[in-house]
Amino acid sequence: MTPTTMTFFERFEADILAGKKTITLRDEAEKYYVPGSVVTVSTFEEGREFCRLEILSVEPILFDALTDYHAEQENMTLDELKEVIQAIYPGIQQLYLISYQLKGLLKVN
Ligand SMILES: CC(=O)Nc1ccn([C@@H]2O[C@H](CO)[C@@H](O)[C@H]2O)c(=O)n1
Repeated sequence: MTPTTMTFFERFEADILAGKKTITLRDEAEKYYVPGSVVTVSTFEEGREFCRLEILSVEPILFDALTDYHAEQENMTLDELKEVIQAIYPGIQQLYLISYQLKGLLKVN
């Protein structure tokens, strides 16, 4: 089944909403997103919904193959990006690059 939700750490919310972070790198548990589908996005910490994203592509990529170009799309330096990934997924090699575009904001209460 096509996943319809995605979570992000809330420290990335502002960059996503500003269009400064246009990809995410996930492990194999999240490789099932489908290009063209729209997912509801919430914070990992509190489950607060903050936007919808259209999935544009999902591609396997190795940790060692990450470049400045990927980091730029995360609004980070490559060193920062690698540190973040190692903190979330210690020792990981196989990642999945998910690119997305903002579909619109959800109403707040
Ligand atoms: C909350 C949750 O379930 N998982 C993740 C996993 C990753 N990420 C971000 O994706 C990029 C590359 O990994 C970096 O910007 C990460 O911080 C995230 O926000 N949330």
